Amino acid sequence: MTCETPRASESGAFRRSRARQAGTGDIEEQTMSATTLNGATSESTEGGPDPASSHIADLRQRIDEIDAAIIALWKERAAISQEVGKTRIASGGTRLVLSREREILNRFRTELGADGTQLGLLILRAGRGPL
Ligand SMILES: C=C(O[C@@H]1C=C(C(=O)O)C=C[C@H]1O)C(=O)O
Repeated sequence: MTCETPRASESGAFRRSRARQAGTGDIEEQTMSATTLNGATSESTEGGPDPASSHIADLRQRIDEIDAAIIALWKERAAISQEVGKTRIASGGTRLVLSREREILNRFRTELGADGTQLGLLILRAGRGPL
């Protein structure tokens, strides 16, 4: 007998199912299924880690690496941006250059859409520090 592994998209600590009750219309109920902490199914019959669980663990490791890189780059960018601002002010310039900020926001919007604009605004704000 083959043991089918649920797709990652189907596994989760909570599975949603819809039930219809006479006279009350649709109600939504959540049922808890047997899952591990990472939301995949529990161990296979051989006792080793479930293939979905180990795939999710691998993917999460990469997510953690990416998050660490984003955080490091965020901090580095903010520090550089503040240094540019201080250098410009020291030479009689302005702290901000809105035309340059507009260029940056356009790039984020072109690549990522409306969320890109929001992300770009947050990134620019991080570099400003207290105004
Ligand atoms: C860093 C600069 O100074 C400010 C900060 C910017 C940024 O964080 O990207 C962009 C424009 C300026 O408002 C710059 O002029 O390049």
